[in-house]
Amino acid sequence: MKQVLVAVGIILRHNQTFVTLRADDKHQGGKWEFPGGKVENDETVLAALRRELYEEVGIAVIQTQPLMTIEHDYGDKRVCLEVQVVTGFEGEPYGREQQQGRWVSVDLLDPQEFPAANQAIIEALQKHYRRDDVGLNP
Ligand SMILES: Nc1nc2c([nH]c(=O)n2[C@H]2C[C@H](O)[C@@H](COP(=O)(O)OP(=O)(O)OP(=O)(O)O)O2)c(=O)[nH]1
Ligand SMILES: [Mg+2]
Repeated sequence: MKQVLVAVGIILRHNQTFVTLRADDKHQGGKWEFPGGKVENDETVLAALRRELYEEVGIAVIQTQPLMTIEHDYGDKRVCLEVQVVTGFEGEPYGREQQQGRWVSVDLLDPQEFPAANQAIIEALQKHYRRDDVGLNP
């Protein structure tokens, strides 16, 4: 089975990240996700990330840092997620494709609400971007 390359953006502001709900009729539908999508043939991962984050949540990506690469086999589909933390952006994210979206504290991300491949992402975020580490709140 062919592997699909996917650019995934962790939109980070203080200790929160913006997540969106995948439509029921899509692969892994009904799960929450970090915005992103397939890298097209003539595209770099960062170009795909910029394009997808504008299309899906209406922001302009200004600054990113790579977090990790995850390969996962869902049985019906194999994916390679190239995960970037979006540390700088312009605009306020919203569900530009009419999907639900919300800011959630990194500490409160529930792996059960996300596709299985996201477990490692959530673990890494909870290790590195906890509320206490960013020193924002008493
Ligand atoms: N965007 C995103 N995709 C994820 C995550 N976790 C995960 O397993 N995936 C999988 C689900 C899909 O099989 C694939 C991403 O495809 P996608 O449906 O977002 O692709 P796309 O935006 O180009 O959408 P489409 O044109 O196919 O509708 O990666 C995640 O956190 N974010
Ligand atoms: Mg997508």
